[in-house]
Amino acid sequence: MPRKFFVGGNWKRNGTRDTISKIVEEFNKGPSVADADVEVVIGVPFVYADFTQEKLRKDWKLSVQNCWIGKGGAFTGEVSAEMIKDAGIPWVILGHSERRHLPELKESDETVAIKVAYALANGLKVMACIGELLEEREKGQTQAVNERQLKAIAAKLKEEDWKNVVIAYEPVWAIGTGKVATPEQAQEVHEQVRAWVASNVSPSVAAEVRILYGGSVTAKNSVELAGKPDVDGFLVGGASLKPEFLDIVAAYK
Ligand SMILES: O=C(COP(=O)(O)O)NO
Repeated sequence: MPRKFFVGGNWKRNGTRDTISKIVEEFNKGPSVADADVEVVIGVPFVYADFTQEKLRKDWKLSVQNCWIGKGGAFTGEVSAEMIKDAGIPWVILGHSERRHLPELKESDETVAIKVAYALANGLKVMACIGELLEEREKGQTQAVNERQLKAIAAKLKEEDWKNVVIAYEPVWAIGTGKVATPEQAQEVHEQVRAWVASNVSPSVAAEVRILYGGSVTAKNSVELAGKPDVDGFLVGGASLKPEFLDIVAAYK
């Protein structure tokens, strides 16, 4: 069965009530995706989740960009998966490279894996991010890094969990740099990721799991990327805050 195209937006630490109102007004003008072969999910900052959810078109879904581990309790400032679920937000982005590599955050493979399992166990769907640093690519370690990150996640999941997981391959060297991976580079890695899932999870999960590309995706480069057989969509940063995001949503056509 063909995989439904998936376009995620990651607003990161951006937006104000005013700018969100304006961009959501633009997004709401786009064609309906209710009966289309594409799924659209917007990752927003926690503090603007309700605000955005109230205004955003109902055929697009909402995500947050992190969750903490463990139910409730004395974790000042943290947000649990139960709270996210209770707030009616179906998705969460986990393992983003900015949370793995920023010195203030430094989330380990194990922490990311625990969060993914915990979010799924609490009824959330997960965009699980993987991806290599430039120096890792230059040393020919891309596949090893991605498989190491995937292995940590897979070790905590049951096969049926994967129906609620989307894998986002985001080469760190392409994030926010304008240096988008070529369609061939993206296809090569996506093929490796799908092959790893087939061998280490199951062939059926490998056939069904969406593998997104993220890293300087724009309306201009999205169509050729979308044309690659193992590119099932995108996780878009900067361009998800602009009207051109509507063109990226349509790139699968
Ligand atoms: O981090 C990204 C990609 O960001 P850009 O599209 O701005 O490169 N997605 O999660």
